[in-house]
Amino acid sequence: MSKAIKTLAVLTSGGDAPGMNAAIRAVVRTAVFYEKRIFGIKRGYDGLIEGDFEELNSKSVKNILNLGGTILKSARSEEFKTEAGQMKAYEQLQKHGVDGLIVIGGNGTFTGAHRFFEAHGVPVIGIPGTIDNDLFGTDYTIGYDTATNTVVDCIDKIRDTASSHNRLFFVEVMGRDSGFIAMNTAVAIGALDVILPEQNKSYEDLFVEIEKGASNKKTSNIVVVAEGNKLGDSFSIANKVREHFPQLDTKVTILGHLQRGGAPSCFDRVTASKLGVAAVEGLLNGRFDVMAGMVDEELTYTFLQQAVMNKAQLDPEMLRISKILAI
Ligand SMILES: Nc1ncnc2c1ncn2[C@@H]1O[C@H](COP(=O)(O)OP(=O)(O)O)[C@@H](O)[C@H]1O
Ligand SMILES: O=P(O)(O)OC[C@H]1O[C@](O)(COP(=O)(O)O)[C@@H](O)[C@@H]1O
Ligand SMILES: [Mg+2]
Repeated sequence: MSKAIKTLAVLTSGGDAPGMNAAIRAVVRTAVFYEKRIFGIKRGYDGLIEGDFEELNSKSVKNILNLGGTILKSARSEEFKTEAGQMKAYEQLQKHGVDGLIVIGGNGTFTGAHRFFEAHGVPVIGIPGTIDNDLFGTDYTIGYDTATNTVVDCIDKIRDTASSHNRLFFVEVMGRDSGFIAMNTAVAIGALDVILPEQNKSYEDLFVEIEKGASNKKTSNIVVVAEGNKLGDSFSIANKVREHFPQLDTKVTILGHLQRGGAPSCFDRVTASKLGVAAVEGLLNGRFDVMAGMVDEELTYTFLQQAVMNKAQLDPEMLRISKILAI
């Protein structure tokens, strides 16, 4: 274990995700366990550039394990994408004597962290925290489990009213470029169909599924729409469907940011705790420029660049299962 690293810092970046606080807690307590100093950096890379640092101890992270959001706050920083911004960030780390950085975030955060490591050689390690689950090198990103449970809970409620009125609902879920939330919740709520960013679905394909649902005399039909899909936003999709099936009573619900809030599930808390410990121990053992992740229940370290570039792939079997069960 490296004695060279004496002072660590942790930040959260990109979209917040339930379980980020559990990861912060694990990072801070593990650092304290190994007798290292630990700073919390506020507002992601913006706070890093501006020197918004606060020294933390084990008591600073009491009673946050169960909280959604992130006590460190998060940001999307345009300045960190520039060389000048990265230089300012490096100078802040030097000023505070930080010799190891832990970033909790998603693919954008890791892209920035890898560039930072290449430009300034700062030992950096990532913890996957995003509801999108779009990183290679971990089966689950922190926040994904809670977000999908929230979506299922919401769609179950929509189903009640949809059935009472014999309606067709398009429910839009998050996932900027990734269909994980949509695909898994579609199976979990028994969707008629799902529209994913990873697919080249046509309106004709969609109309065939809706026709099937209508001819089977179902009392309610729900199509789960991933936000980043190629057909369009859920309102324009619903309008096209109304033109084609004017007899159907068609509604749209966009679940939006409520998917990112709420207390983290047990699974997200446990994953965050494991990965928080693994990130600090990884850094202290000389593992830099990598993300700590869980694959088949095993702790793994994957290079940040690979975690981003290889992108987690949807299981095509899920689409097949969804289709079989929608008859
Ligand atoms: N190419 C890049 N170079 C430097 N920083 C980047 C780059 N891409 C993203 N980032 C930083 O990471 C932040 C978070 O990325 P974003 O995509 O918004 O969220 P997430 O990390 O959750 O995917 C961005 O606001 C930016 O500061
Ligand atoms: O909160 P914002 O800035 O509107 O961003 C919305 C995006 O953030 C997410 O919730 C999470 O994405 P990231 O983890 O990549 O930030 C996406 O699903 C969604 O497209
Ligand atoms: Mg992302």
